[in-house]
Amino acid sequence: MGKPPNLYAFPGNDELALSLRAFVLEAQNSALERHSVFRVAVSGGSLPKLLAKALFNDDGKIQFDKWEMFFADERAVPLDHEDSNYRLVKEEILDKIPADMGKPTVFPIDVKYLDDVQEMADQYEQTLVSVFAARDSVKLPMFDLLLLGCGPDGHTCSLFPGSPLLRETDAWVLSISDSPKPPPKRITLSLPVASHGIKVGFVATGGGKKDIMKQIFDTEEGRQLPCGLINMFAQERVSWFVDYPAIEGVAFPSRRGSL
Ligand SMILES: O=C1O[C@H](COP(=O)(O)O)[C@@H](O)[C@H](O)[C@H]1O
Repeated sequence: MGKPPNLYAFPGNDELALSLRAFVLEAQNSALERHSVFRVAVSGGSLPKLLAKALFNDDGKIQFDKWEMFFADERAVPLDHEDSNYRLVKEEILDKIPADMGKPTVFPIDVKYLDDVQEMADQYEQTLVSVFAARDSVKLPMFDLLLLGCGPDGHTCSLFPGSPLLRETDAWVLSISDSPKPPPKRITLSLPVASHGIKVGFVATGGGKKDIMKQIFDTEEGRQLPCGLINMFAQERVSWFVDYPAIEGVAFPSRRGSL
């Protein structure tokens, strides 16, 4: 039995962003020592805005030119569509990177496959294969960092509670055509890939998350939800960054303050 996930709680977004920054920097620096590149998968939803708050600071420590950015999940829509996770990340982060911070290499979905979401997932998996190594020599791609959100139903990436996709053990990237949350067509990293990162960071803020946080951390059913399963598989490699309203009433022992 490994150690439980880390849970860091803060009074507000300013404090949370500072701690998230320390976490990302630590992941970046250890990745750069290991292999001169920082491979990070990001989510959409509420994450990009908070991540932007964490990243932009003029101390020169974020080395965007060494970053390879992937999407933990993506909606099958054009890249400039209001539902696109790429668009969100572009508007919140990529477009705001000052010229002297360098530019990440970004891996969006191939919009050629908008009408065939399974093909889109297969192509995105091929992208991971070409970056991480041949599919048959690497059982699972290992991101240096996965930055994930937690929906009010406990979903993460586009892995929804009760979905048969949660049973996938082989594919790295999966398609979904009937997402309970619109838009219906999406691709997502599989549970084994999302749990396999060197570090996994969840960000959840606001009182709208407190019921699901309580379930995930304090109940057996919650541990079977997608976020709970990542906690179970990745254990102490997981760190949650939450604000006090999101964690109100959660009994799981939380560490307050910075990393
Ligand atoms: O649909 C999605 O939702 C999750 C959670 O979003 P949040 O706004 O509750 O943080 C997000 O992580 C995922 O990337 C997105 O496609």
